Amino acid sequence: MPLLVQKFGGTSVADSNKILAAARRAIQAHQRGDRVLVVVSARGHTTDELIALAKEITDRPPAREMDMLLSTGEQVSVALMAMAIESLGVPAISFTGAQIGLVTDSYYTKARIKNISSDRMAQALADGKVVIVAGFQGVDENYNITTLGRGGSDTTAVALAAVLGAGACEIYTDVDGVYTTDPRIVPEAGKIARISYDEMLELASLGAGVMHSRSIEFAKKYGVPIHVRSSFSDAPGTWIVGEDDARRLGVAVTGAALAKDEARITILGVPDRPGAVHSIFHRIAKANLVVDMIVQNVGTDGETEVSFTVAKGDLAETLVAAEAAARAAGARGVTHDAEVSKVSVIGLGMRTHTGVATAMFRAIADAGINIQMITTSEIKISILVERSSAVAALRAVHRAFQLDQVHAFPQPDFSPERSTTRAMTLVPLVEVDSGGNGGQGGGTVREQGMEDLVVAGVELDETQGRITLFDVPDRPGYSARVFAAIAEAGVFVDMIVQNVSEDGRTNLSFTVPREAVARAEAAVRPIAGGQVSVEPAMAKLSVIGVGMRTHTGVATRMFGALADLAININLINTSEIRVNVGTDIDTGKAALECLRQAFDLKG
Ligand SMILES: Nc1ncnc2c1ncn2[C@@H]1O[C@H](COP(=O)(O)OP(=O)(O)O)[C@@H](O)[C@H]1O
Ligand SMILES: N[C@@H](CC(=O)OP(=O)(O)O)C(=O)O
Repeated sequence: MPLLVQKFGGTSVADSNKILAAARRAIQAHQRGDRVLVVVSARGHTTDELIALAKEITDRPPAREMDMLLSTGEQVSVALMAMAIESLGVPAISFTGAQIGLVTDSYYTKARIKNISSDRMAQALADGKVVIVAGFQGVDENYNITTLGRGGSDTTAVALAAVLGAGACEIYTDVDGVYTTDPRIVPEAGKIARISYDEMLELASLGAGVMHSRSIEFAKKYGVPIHVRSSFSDAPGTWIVGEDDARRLGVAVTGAALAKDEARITILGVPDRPGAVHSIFHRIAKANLVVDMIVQNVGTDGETEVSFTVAKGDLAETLVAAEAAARAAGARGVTHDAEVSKVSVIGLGMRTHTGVATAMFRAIADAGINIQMITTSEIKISILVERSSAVAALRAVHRAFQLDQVHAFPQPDFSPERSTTRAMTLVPLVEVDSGGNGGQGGGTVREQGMEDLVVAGVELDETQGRITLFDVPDRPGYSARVFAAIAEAGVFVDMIVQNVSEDGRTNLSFTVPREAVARAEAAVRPIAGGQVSVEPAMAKLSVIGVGMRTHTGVATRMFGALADLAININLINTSEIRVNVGTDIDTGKAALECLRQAFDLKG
């Protein structure tokens, strides 16, 4: 009998009528012949209210007690949902995270799932019951209650779908799918019919609150098709699936996102030598802070600058770690800006389309907005702007890529039965104890930790060269002009790195195919006011996988391995699915080998 997982978010269980409506949906699926497992979040704004309550008592509630408190929100919902389903004549049973053996590590308020025992759920499903599980919560090995971080019920739902081998995981929410950007901010946003895991991973981590990014990591690892849809209508929603199922020809940009509450930290005057960057991020990672948008540009006079962003709420804690790290690394100092936002565009089509950067920078320039920092990866471009211009920047970009016209590119409906979406082959598929219960999928997942980092590979690219424009003016429109000139010369740009400016001037680096370096140089010379440096060949090393950003240690491990070999890093950019660095061309092969070892990959 097929198994369906349905997750109802806080907005979908806010009051008793909504709970009854959600119950009817579960019953419908049950009556169609599916085994049904429902995951629910706390009602409405309960989690926010519980946080406020704790803050009334103390400014610094102990994290363990915070999780004890927050988990109650979901416990209320599961009980009410079970009552609702029973009242409509269908047997149902509710479980807390502890009761289904959802075991996590002990990082309160941001715990990661280690394993889940499916016996009890499988038995209840086999008995014909609708099973209701509290999202967002688990227990550590000592039975302390933990929570998975805000929005974590999505992760519970997809993890359960993976463990139990569900055909799909439905996420019911207050929008009828994933939109080209947050429809609350840009009402003309359009609904996307299908989106790939990687695109959704980037969108979610870049600010699209509709899905918890860790849930997409799970879905990608285990090949779980996700259907995001409305609790209040039967309209088909958005399928989040593997690349082959999602691909749309002719479209470069799939969506745009805004992360409004960001803070930027810059470490000034970092000695431009092997190991310096590593020592900085090592300290920050030890504090378990999630660092985003790391940008390091080519150094001058033996010094370089490294900038990164963190969630604004983490600024104070990160500054403490960053200042200690800067002192230890012999850097000149630390600056920060708490009033910045990140605007990003994402799309698989960027791998093959030129001119996306140009169009984005042009749109921002035309809106009269200055770009403070730039970082790119294969399928995304992110820029940092001042917070007061952020919404205008997002709208400008959304318009520039005609994302409001998404309905003009219809995609056929998706059916999980015909899907080519599969688990990543490197992930041992969920191993189940044979001593279970008659092939109902019982047993215990025997992986190290279901949410452990997955590094799919390391890559060396020796086909590119690098151009750096030094001392460029930090004003609206400059980068648009540079990349327009390069696009006109027909050159495909890969990495773009622009760090935050000191004294109104900054450096802008980018990489292009080796054979196009001379053409690109000729194109930008007339625009560059200051010095232009050209590296005709460079090595680009990438660590690729799932969970690159949420696992704080990846970049650190990469930088550390290179530092051990005394390989200097010239350029850095990061994304949710990869960390890229540029090094001198003659170090490429040794660097590749040492990264393979550092990440336990075979050659
Ligand atoms: N790209 C996007 N597409 C759809 N919704 C988005 C997007 N980006 C942000 N959102 C926001 O996410 C909200 C749904 O997430 P959330 O409030 O966490 O719901 P739930 O309580 O169901 O988990 C939507 O109301 C929408 O405003
Ligand atoms: N209740 C938790 C977990 C969650 O996922 O909620 P929602 O599904 O409403 O985003 C939170 O508010 O963070």
